[in-house]
Amino acid sequence: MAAPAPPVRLRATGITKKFGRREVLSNVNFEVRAGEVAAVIGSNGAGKSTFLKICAGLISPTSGRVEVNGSIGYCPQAGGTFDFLRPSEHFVLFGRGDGLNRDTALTRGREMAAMLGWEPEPKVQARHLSGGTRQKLNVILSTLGGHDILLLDEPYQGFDRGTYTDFWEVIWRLRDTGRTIVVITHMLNTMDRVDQVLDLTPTGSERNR
Ligand SMILES: Nc1ncnc2c1ncn2[C@@H]1O[C@H](COP(=O)(O)OP(=O)(O)OP(=O)(O)O)[C@@H](O)[C@H]1O
Repeated sequence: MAAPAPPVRLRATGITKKFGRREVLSNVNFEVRAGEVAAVIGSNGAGKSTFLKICAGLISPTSGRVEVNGSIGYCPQAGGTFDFLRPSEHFVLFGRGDGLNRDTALTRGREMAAMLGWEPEPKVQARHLSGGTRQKLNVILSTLGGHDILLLDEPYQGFDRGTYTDFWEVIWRLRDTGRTIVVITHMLNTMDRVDQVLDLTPTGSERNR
């Protein structure tokens, strides 16, 4: 007898989003289960970030609904870190927000950093990190809480080749532990390893809106 399908963690039904009179998303349907990785693709301006923000509950759709079964970690495309805080201070701040104690937050942050080939220097503030390193910090912060669902908006911007490979290794590991990962990506070479692809490119392809 076939094993029962893992539970649906995130279901978006009939998502439409208008900014003013402009429709950015039109009746998008999407469902992702525990232990699955989904890639969200589409041309610039297709509405990928908008869709992820709707899934994260950060903005409302004009119509449609999102059902979430589990906790969410969200990694924004940009920002998400504080100039004058050190990486360890970020780990504690975000970890505490996720209900971790200080030591656990620091340990998890450092472990995740090591998985991305990074050993944070204790005294360097975020504003002095390189763009790619700052993005590593951004990714780490979204994973600290051990959430069931990770929503990652082009998380690897500025990563060098080695870090990019490490990043996907982390994703596969998380998938193996039953997490659900939704990642916006432009990297087509990873598509054959993900469980599903949601292409938001508008039909009739009005690209680069
Ligand atoms: N708050 C807003 N108000 C008005 N328009 C917005 C708002 N947020 C996004 N848009 C518009 O919605 C469209 C989709 O934006 P979005 O950032 O979701 O696209 P994307 O697919 O993530 O693009 P990219 O690949 O360039 O990151 C864009 O034309 C953008 O200008």
